Amino acid sequence: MQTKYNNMALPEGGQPIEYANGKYQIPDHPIIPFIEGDGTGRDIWRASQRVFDAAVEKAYGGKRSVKWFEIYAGEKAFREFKTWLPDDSVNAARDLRVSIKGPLTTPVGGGIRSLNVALRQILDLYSCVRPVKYYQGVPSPVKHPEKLDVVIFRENTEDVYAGIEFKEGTPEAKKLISFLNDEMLKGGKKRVREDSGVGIKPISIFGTKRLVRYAIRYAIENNRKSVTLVHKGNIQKFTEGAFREWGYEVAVDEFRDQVVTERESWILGNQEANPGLTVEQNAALIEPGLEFGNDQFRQELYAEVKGVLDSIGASHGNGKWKQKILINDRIADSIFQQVIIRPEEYSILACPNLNGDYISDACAAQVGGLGIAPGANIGDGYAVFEATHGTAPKYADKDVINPGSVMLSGVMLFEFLGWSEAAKLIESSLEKTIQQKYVTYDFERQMPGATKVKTSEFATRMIENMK
Ligand SMILES: NC(=O)C1=CN([C@@H]2O[C@H](COP(=O)(O)OP(=O)(O)OC[C@H]3O[C@@H](n4cnc5c(N)ncnc54)[C@H](OP(=O)(O)O)[C@@H]3O)[C@@H](O)[C@H]2O)C=CC1
Ligand SMILES: O=C(O)CCC(=O)C(=O)O
Ligand SMILES: [Mg+2]
Repeated sequence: MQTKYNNMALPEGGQPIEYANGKYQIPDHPIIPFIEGDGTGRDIWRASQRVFDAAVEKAYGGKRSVKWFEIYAGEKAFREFKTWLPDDSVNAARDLRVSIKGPLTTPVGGGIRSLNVALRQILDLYSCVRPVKYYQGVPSPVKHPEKLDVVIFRENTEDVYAGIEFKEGTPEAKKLISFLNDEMLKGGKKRVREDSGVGIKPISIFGTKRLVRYAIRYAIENNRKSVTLVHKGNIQKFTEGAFREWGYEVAVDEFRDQVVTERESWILGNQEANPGLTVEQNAALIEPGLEFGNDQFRQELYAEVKGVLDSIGASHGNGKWKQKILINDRIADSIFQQVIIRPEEYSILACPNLNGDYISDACAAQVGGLGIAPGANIGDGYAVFEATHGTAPKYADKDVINPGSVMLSGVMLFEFLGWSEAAKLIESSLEKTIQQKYVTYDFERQMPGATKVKTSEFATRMIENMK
């Protein structure tokens, strides 16, 4: 542990969070690094920090406190240190284990690669956890926003975010395209156009399994009813399709007693509805069109049905499967409409990186928007909490943006520390403030009769509402 990071001494009276044998040890006065963030991050952080401190003070009366420690990244780091992500900021996030950050700008097209992604990859924060639920009083574009209560687990280190991309026209892109055309695709009909930019999309067994494992563990610990693997495996068979396959593998190999797959549930359900059903009849029910398949396909299906009945008929049959966590999968385009029209059927969504990025903004919209969309990036021994949204630059330094997402990311942080009293205070005062129709512009424009307030005023009212 260093005594100074970026030339700044650690705050007095604070202690580092330790991690040993898979467990965090949380002191009463932990040092928690924060990155203010670019753009609207500045307004949001200022407001959120006041609310966090007020909640901790109210909950613990000085027995506990957070010793905040600023670390620099993004534009502020570049101004101060001429580098976008100083090594010392990463060192502090690593040494102090649990931090919170505002959004950081990533230019589109050229320029620096995402600092947000870099931090996740350097600290191996493999699971991006984004809960989406409805808070009473929040305006929403759908009729029943309260029916959506999902937690998105997004793989956070690979997929197209690996950053392995080659710009069109560069020697690297030309070399890769020649390799593909002249060797890998030689003799076939497929070719990559010479004037292409090329990106690589790695999805590994290791990365997939640890993410899905994390999501299933969460489902078990939090009494969730299902885990849905969200993929585009019909088109990208060996990346997204493999994510689906490895997701099921980890579920049945490591959580056999606690889970049932959707296909298993059909087989067991068919058998229970009609105990006289033959294996062949059951197979025909789970695979419409089976009669048109070839013999090998039919035999595989029969083996699947028999395998399920033989292996888990006793442990999961007689309706017991209904008490298990359902593991199913949905193709990514389909899930976007499913969460709108059948939100109550989904609980945990486990996604490769890009699908998780897209679906988290979309789900957030359903319960009120990006102003109320928290998140956390979690690895083994490290965590960085951050909102789902970005820097919303057009509102920077105007003191108007909704600080709700970072505040709710703080709720996640305090729950993570085991400081649930502080977490509850923040969550309930946020909900109360919204119900008083005292809201920032994003909610006010959808809420007749609401008072439009500044970011800072919203925070002040929240603190008053804690009293
Ligand atoms: N983790 C991170 O740090 C992330 C960083 N980014 C980066 O942020 C930059 C800007 O990205 P952009 O695509 O504009 O996406 P943003 O999420 O920053 O903003 C898009 C729109 O969402 C709404 N919004 C976002 N945050 C809030 C909030 N707190 N309260 C109310 N409304 C909000 C605003 O809508 P409206 O205009 O309707 O008011 C805003 O214009 C990019 O450089 C991007 O790479 C993006 C996502 C995550
Ligand atoms: O890193 C970025 O700029 C964007 C990241 C993003 O959209 C996300 O994490 O949801
Ligand atoms: Mg995003």
